[in-house]
Amino acid sequence: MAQIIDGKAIAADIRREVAAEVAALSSTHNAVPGLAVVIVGSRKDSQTYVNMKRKACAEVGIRSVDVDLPEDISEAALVAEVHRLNADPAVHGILVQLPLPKHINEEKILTEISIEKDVDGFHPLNIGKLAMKGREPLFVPCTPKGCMELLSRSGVTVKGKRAVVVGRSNIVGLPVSLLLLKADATVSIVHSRTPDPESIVREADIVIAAAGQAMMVSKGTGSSQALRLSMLGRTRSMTLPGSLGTGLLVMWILER
Ligand SMILES: Nc1nc2c(c(=O)[nH]1)N[C@@H](CN(C=O)c1ccc(C(=O)N[C@@H](CCC(=O)O)C(=O)O)cc1)CN2
Repeated sequence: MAQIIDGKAIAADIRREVAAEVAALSSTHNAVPGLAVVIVGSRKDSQTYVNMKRKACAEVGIRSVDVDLPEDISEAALVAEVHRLNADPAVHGILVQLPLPKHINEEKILTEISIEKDVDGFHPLNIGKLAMKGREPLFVPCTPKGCMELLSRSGVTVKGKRAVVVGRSNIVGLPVSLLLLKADATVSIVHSRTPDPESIVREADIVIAAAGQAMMVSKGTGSSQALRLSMLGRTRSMTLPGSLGTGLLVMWILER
């Protein structure tokens, strides 16, 4: 039977480590890290994620700077807000929750965030450095980074493995592929235009499914597919999504 990676336990360990770092910063430098979490509009899912981020800040001692903006804010006013946060010395990181309303150019906003405060790692310079050999971004997108932490803290060696990523989004699929490549995996990306994705997934040692769309590989995706592989005796370990998300971000490591 497959071993389920206990993501909640690993997250609790990481939060304890971050809390200790924050406490050390505060006692040695009398400095409290500040994170601005910006939300535009009132999408229910975005509000849930933003609330989780703000709560997580409070739990580890990071000062959360809450910026809630109306759905009809103009692009120019949002840029001005980002510039204000860039200039605020008490704000060390800025997260602008995505997606933004349709009338706002997401690329423009992400480019305006100072790269030193771009904790999401979505600024084109940070993503560009992530893609380049011998360069390191200042920050890496958090869900891909989380996948890599789950692998390393579960004792999985990535070097030399065949990794298949299902999905090519800017937020998860693309950056996790780049991180796996940097960690010396041989990486394939399966997406909506890939013919016969199942044959590619079959060859994998590590599969990260982040497609945002069901039935992409074969009947059933995400957790149901992981469970099927587990029953076939090929899954060594896997993560299963919790109750909050779409159930489409799943990772599994296969037996050869
Ligand atoms: N500024 C940002 N905006 C958005 C990001 C982001 O990283 N930065 N990512 C998503 C929304 N999001 C966090 O904000 C997010 C959504 C879903 C998940 C995820 O892992 N979901 C799992 C279930 C996890 C669980 O319920 O425990 C799943 O769907 O299977 C992570 C992050 C868009 N906007």
